[in-house]
Amino acid sequence: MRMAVVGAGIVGLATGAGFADLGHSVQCVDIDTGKIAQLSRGIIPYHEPGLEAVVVRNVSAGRLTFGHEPSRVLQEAELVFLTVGTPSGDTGEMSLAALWSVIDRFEAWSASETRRIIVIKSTVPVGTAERAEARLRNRLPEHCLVDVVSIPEFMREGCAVRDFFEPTRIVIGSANSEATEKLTQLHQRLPGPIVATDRRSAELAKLAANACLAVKISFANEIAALAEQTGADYPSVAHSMGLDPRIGPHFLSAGLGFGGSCLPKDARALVRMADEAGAPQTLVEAAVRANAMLPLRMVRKLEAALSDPARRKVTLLGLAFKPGTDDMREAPSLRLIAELNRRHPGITITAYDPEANAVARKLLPSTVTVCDSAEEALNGADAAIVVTEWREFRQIKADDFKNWMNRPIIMDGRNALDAAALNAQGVVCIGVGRLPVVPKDSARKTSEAVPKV
Ligand SMILES: NC(=O)c1ccc[n+]([C@@H]2O[C@H](COP(=O)([O-])OP(=O)(O)OC[C@H]3O[C@@H](n4cnc5c(N)ncnc54)[C@H](O)[C@@H]3O)[C@@H](O)[C@H]2O)c1
Ligand SMILES: O=c1ccn([C@@H]2O[C@H](COP(=O)(O)OP(=O)(O)O[C@H]3O[C@H](CO)[C@@H](O)[C@H](O)[C@H]3O)[C@@H](O)[C@H]2O)c(=O)[nH]1
Repeated sequence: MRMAVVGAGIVGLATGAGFADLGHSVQCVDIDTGKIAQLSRGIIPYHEPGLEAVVVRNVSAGRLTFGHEPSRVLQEAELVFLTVGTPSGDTGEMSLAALWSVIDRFEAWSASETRRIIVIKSTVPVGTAERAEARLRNRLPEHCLVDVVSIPEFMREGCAVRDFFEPTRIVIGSANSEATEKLTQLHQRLPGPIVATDRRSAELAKLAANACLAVKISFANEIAALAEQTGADYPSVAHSMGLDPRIGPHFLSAGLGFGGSCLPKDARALVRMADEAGAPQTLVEAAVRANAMLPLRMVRKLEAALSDPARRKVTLLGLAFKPGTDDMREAPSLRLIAELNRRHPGITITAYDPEANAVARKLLPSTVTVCDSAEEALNGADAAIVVTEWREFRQIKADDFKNWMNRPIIMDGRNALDAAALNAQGVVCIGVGRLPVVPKDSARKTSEAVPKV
C-alpha cells in the first residue's frame, strides 16, 4: 500500500520505518527541513535503539522516502498517518496547532483516485477525529471522499521499534466499516489484539491509559514516602504488592517521578478536558501535583545529608527522562536542577548522561557543567544524585565512588544501585522509600542514622 506519515518524530519515524519493513511504500514528511535532510542521509536525529537499522534497510530498498511538503501527500498516498506533536498549551490543554495546520494544507486529489483514509496517531482530545473529518469535508471538493480514523499509539521511547513490531494492542477507532476493515487487514501482520471501536472511545482510551500509568507512579511515590516515615522498605512493599495479578509489578517504581513528552502532558490534558466536560478527574489531578513535588523532596533529603549545599559540588547521574533515550522533555532532572539552584544559589552542579549530553548542553543553564563521563562528573563531588537509571551507573564500584568523590554520598533517586553492597563498602547510598543506612558498628536511632557531613 502507498502510505505517508506526516511528522517524522519518534512515533512517525518508527511507524513509517515499521510499515516500510512490512513491505509498504512509505513517505515520511516533516516541516523540519533540517531533520528531513539528516534522515535522507541515513542520520537519525535522536537516540532510539534499533531505529537506524530499520530506516537504513528500508531506504536502501526504496520503500522509505522523506519529504518536507505535507500538502500533496493525499494525492500520492491512499493512507496518511498524522504523527505531529500535540504539546501542552499554557493551561494544560493540548495544542492542536500542528495537526490543524497539516489538515488545512491537504490539497484535493483527482476524481479518479480512491477514497482516502487519514489516521490520527498523535494523542489528541476526545472528538478531534470527528472535528478533523468535518473540517476536511467542508474544505475539499465533493469528490474527495475521506475518512478520519483514530489509531492511538502506545509505543514507549527507548523501545519504539520493538513496540511497533510487538504492540500491546491496536485500537482502531472508526466511523466507517470499510475503513475499519482495511486498517484491520493492514495491522493483521502485527501481533497484539485488535480492538475495533468508535473514534471517541479510541481517543479516550489513549489518554486514560497514560493517566492511569501516571496515577500508578504517583501512588507508588506516596507509599514510598510513607515507607520512609514508618521504617518500611518500599521495594519490598512494591514486590509484595506486585505479586497480586490484579495489581501487577509494573509502574510501581518510586523515585523522581514521571517525566517525558507524554505522561505529564497527557495527564494535564485529560484533567483540562474533563473539567470542560463536567467530569473532574481528581485522581489524575492529584497524581500530577504529587509528581511535581518529587524533585523538591529529593533536594530536602540531600539537605538532610549535606550541610551548606550552596558551597558544595553535587553531581547528577543521568539527565534523560528515562534510560534508552536522549529525550529531556519534562525530564525530572530539569526540575531538580531548578530546585537545587533556587534553594542553594551558588551550588556547583555537574552532570553526565550516557546519551543525553548533547541535548543537555543546548538546554541546561550555564551553571551546570555537563561532563563526558561519570568519573569526570563525580570528580571531587560532595554528593551525587542518580536521576536516570542507566545500566552504566550500576557498574560503578564502591571504590570508584570513594576515589573520585570528595564524599561518597549517593542519593539514589531511582533505587537503581545495590545500596546494601555500597553501604557495606563505605559509600552512603540513600534510596527512595528505603530504610536509612545504619552503620554496622553503632546502634544509632533511625533519625540519626545518616550522619550529616
Ligand atoms: N514519544 C512517544 O513515545 C509517543 C508515543 C505515543 C504517542 N505519542 C504521541 O504522538 C505524537 C507525536 O509524538 P512524538 O514524540 O513523535 O513527537 P516529536 O516531537 O518527536 O515529533 C513530531 C514531529 O512533527 C513535526 N511537525 C510539527 N508540525 C508539523 C507540520 N505542520 N507538518 C509536518 N510535520 C510537523 C515536527 O517537526 C516533529 O518532527 C504526540 O501527540 C505524542 O503525544 C508519542
Ligand atoms: O515505575 C515507574 C515507571 C516509569 N516511571 C517514569 O515514568 C516516565 C514515563 O515512562 P514510560 O511510560 O516508560 O515512558 P514513555 O516513553 O513516555 O511512554 C509512555 O508514554 C507514551 C506516549 O504516550 C505511551 O505510548 C507509552 O505507552 C507510555 O508508557 C519516566 O520518566 C519514568 O522514569 C516511574 O517513575 N516509575
